[in-house]
Amino acid sequence: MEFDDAALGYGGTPVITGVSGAVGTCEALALVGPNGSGKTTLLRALVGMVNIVSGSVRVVGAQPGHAPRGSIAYVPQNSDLDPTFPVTALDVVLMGTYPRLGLGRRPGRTERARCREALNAVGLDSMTSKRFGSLSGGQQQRVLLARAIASAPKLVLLDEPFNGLDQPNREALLRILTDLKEGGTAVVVSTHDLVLAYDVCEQVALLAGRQIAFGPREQVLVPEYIEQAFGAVSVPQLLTSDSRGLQRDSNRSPAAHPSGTMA
Ligand SMILES: Nc1ncnc2c1ncn2[C@@H]1O[C@H](COP(=O)(O)OP(=O)(O)OP(=O)(O)O)[C@@H](O)[C@H]1O
Repeated sequence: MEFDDAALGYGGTPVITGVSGAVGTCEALALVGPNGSGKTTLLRALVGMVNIVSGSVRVVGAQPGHAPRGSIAYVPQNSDLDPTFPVTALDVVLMGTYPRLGLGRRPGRTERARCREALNAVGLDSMTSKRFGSLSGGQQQRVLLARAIASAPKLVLLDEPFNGLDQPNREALLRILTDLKEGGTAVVVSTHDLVLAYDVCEQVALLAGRQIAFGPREQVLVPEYIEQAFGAVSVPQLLTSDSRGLQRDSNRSPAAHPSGTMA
């Protein structure tokens, strides 16, 4: 995945500018920034849902919207499914296999087994036959994540996946993301949570309607850039929310370019 001075927007006017950076396979990228900073817009750009006003974006070796079928799985912030729709959790996960099967082919025994494995991976094997609409918000998002895993993508995009999750579910999701990376899948996660971003993602793009910095986490998640994105008042609070990597690395001098060019 590569961005070269990309400006992204919904019409001709960009809502985020100056995005430059690259992410390899088996790596995770965190999109971090305050409300309205452009995190969801950048995710949508990767699946061809918003305009690339200038610059360029390449994803899975193609222009956004032209990647091979089934190679990218997008897990939106809110379910894109009508909760009154009478489908089970397994039915929803099976939908993840349709793009690779192609038109007119129905999932068979192999696909059903893969989907059950995916539900197992997100800890919902006991919910297979439950109606999707009857599940909690957090459970619904895990079903959507299982749908993404079942599609065996090269890239998974997750919009605020940690929102509203309790501690056990956060830990389960962290494990799933690590497994995805180890299995060769690149991951992009949007989040407000700097500590989670640091824990899960090797690369970070810090956004505030423009790119503040894009590069290795220890070079991007430093006070200077965090302050530019979130404002001065926020920095001490954000940095003291955890004393692990962020605290330690925040004392190092920043090396990532604000322009976002990776070393
Ligand atoms: N469909 C749309 N049409 C026009 N402008 C939009 C649309 N969706 C979002 N925007 C604008 O784009 C900007 C970035 O929004 P975006 O949803 O990408 O931010 P975000 O960082 O994901 O925010 P949040 O953390 O609140 O989810 C905002 O100014 C928003 O108003």
